[in-house]
This record gives sequence, structure tokens and C-alpha cells, in this order.
Amino acid sequence: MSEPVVSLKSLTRSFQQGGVTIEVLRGVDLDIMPGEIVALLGPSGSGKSTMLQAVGLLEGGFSGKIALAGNAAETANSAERTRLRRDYLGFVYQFHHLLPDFDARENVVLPQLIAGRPRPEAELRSEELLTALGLGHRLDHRPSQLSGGEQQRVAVARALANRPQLVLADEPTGNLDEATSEKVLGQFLALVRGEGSAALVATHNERLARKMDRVVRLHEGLLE
Ligand SMILES: Nc1ncnc2c1ncn2[C@@H]1O[C@H](COP(=O)(O)OP(=O)(O)OP(=O)(O)O)[C@@H](O)[C@H]1O
Repeated sequence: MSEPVVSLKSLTRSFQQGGVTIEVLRGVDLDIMPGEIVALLGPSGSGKSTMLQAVGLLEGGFSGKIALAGNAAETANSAERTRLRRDYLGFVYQFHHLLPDFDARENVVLPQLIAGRPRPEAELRSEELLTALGLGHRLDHRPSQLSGGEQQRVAVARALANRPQLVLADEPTGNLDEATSEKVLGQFLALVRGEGSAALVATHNERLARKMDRVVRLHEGLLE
């Protein structure tokens, strides 16, 4: 059997708020297998973003074990965590965080150049991804010239550009109206499936969660 792309064991995280300790994650266990798309459901404040930040190796302060494709991350130093993020992960957030002075194509090209891919290859990959997302006619547009749904699709293409084994998405369509959200999520899932990546998608929308392969729920700091 193949190895999980991410494995969490007894993950805990608490915050101090006004002298009070709030235990947000109280021992989360989760394995995601290659190509599996998992919805992370939970109401506002249940700890979805906190959990994605842990898996994304973006913040410290956690205890427990996190392995990315078999690589222990909880003991890794900052340089190793950066390498793990670059080699295995792609990120999509609720707000697109695209570079405003670059067009759609270039926003998807840049992370590939940083990863060492030659520019002609990176441009081809960028155009293929954007075309697959229905943006073949928007390659030269800057973020300010795109609609919210189009901006979010560029962010999806950017997240997939370096063929991550795992895409982490935090309310990826949370900023869009319902119809656009449904459409963009459908395109996101089709592309992730086509690429064979796994994904962990935080949402509080039950209907969107049902489109994924598996649903896990955060409740009182534990997954159920
Ligand atoms: N840096 C921080 N300092 C103190 N408390 C924090 C911090 N980050 C998160 N929290 C607390 O942890 C809890 C979980 O927050 P988190 O953002 O992970 O929830 P969420 O499920 O993603 O919510 P939403 O759906 O509203 O984004 C909240 O009570 C929040 O106030």
C-alpha cells in the first residue's frame, strides 16, 4: 500500500487569550492518501485554518506528529520546512493573494521559476492550466482586470503549477457568490483530480463538502 501524503498524529494547538488557554486542536489524527480529496468541515472558530496552518508548516506552536510523504516535519528546521513546502504543497486561500502588477500567466509562471523550471516550460504549463480553468482568453489580464471568480481560478492554477502532491485550500470559494462558488469549486476539483493531487479543503459549506471524496469534521478540537 502506498504511503499517505500527509499523516497527522495527536496534533494539538492551544492559544492564550486574555490569560485563558483555549485548546483549539486537542489530538487530531488524519491520514490523506495520494489523490484523495478531503473536505474539512467545521463551524467558524472550530480550528480549520489552524489545522491547515499546521499541515502547511506555516506556524509553530503545535505538538504531535506531522509527516509529509513520510518526511517528519515537526522536528524539521526552518530550511527543511521550506523545502518540504516547496516540494509537496500548493496553497489556495479565501482571498487570491495574486501579485497585482503581473498578469495571470506570469502569476502562475513565477512559482515555477522559483522552483527552477525553465521559462518556456513554465509558460506552457501556465497556459495549459489557465486554459483548463476556462481562462485561455485572460492570460494577459492583471488581477484588477479579472472578476472575483477569475482571480480565484488563477490562484488555483498557481497552487497547482509545481505539481504538488497535496493542495491545501482554506475556504477557496468563500469570497464568491453561491453560483460562482459552485462553478469554481467544480473546476478546482476537476483539475485536482486530473492532476492526481490530493487536497485538504476547509469549508463550512456542507453542500460543497459532499462533492469531495471524504468529509471529516472538526468538533471540539477533535476530528469525527
Ligand atoms: N494567533 C491566534 N491567537 C489567539 N487565538 C487564535 C489565534 N489563531 C486562532 N485563534 C483562535 O483559535 C480558534 C480557531 O480559529 P481558526 O481560525 O482556526 O478557526 P476556523 O475554523 O478556521 O474559523 P473560520 O471558519 O471563521 O475561518 C478561534 O477561537 C480563534 O480565535
